Amino acid sequence: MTLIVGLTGGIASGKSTVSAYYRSLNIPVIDADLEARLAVKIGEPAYKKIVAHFGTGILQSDGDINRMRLGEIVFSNEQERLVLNEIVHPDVGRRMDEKQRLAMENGEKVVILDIPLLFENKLNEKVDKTILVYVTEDIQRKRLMERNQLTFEQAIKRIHAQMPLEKKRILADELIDNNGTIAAAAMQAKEILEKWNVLN
Ligand SMILES: CC(C)(COP(=O)(O)OP(=O)(O)OC[C@H]1O[C@@H](n2cnc3c(N)ncnc32)[C@H](O)[C@@H]1O)[C@@H](O)C(=O)NCCC(=O)NCCS
Ligand SMILES: Nc1ncnc2c1ncn2[C@@H]1O[C@H](COP(=O)(O)OP(=O)(O)OP(=O)(O)O)[C@@H](O)[C@H]1O
Repeated sequence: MTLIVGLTGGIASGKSTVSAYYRSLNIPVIDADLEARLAVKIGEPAYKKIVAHFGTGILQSDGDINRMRLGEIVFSNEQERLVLNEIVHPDVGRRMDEKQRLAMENGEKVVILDIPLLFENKLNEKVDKTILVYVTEDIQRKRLMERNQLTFEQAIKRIHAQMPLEKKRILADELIDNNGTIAAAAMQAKEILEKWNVLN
């Protein structure tokens, strides 16, 4: 039996940081953001649909999608975000299901699915357990502004394009407080898997 764990949080709350720690323990992690990037590469079905809807103005000179420009559109306009989600999410789901299937076939004790929109898209119903990485909105905004070189307003728009972390906290099985150091978050991440008895 493989325990399927959904790891989520708000934008820039620290999911990738916790995922990197799990990977360092040789635990398989399937990353929805990475699969979403692969699904929109030149020539992929979702790429064509995105260009057909959003126009060639969202492309770089090399033909790749200009993610900053597409982000500006979809994080300022919910309708456009929903269109993008409808184009990309089914392909991301198929890619992740396939990787999960392989991990289960491999007899892994646990697989971590790193999915930012786990609760928004009701994917919590498809996993055995959920972990939420949370931070205060102040820290979240500061880390996001710094990492993505965003203004205060741009960061707020991205944060508010997701279900509030306070609401996600109620839904999650386990919480990782990432307001402190990365080492403190890693310690909590380890304790959760120990509690579920899936660490080697
Ligand atoms: C809008 C895009 C082009 C911006 O790209 P960018 O490189 O700036 O950001 P990146 O993909 O690394 O995402 C960063 C974070 O933004 C948040 N985010 C991304 N897409 C969405 C969305 N549709 N709704 C809410 N939050 C989102 C997530 O927390 C994610 O971890 C890109 O995020 C995208 O194509 N999004 C649609 C696909 C999607 O929903 N991905 C999320 C996981 S399936
Ligand atoms: N405990 C911490 N202390 C200081 N900086 C941190 C901590 N945890 C994460 N960070 C930094 O905050 C930023 C956001 O973290 P990370 O990329 O892990 O978030 P995420 O939830 O995966 O984001 P996204 O939803 O955008 O994919 C990164 O620049 C990361 O290095």
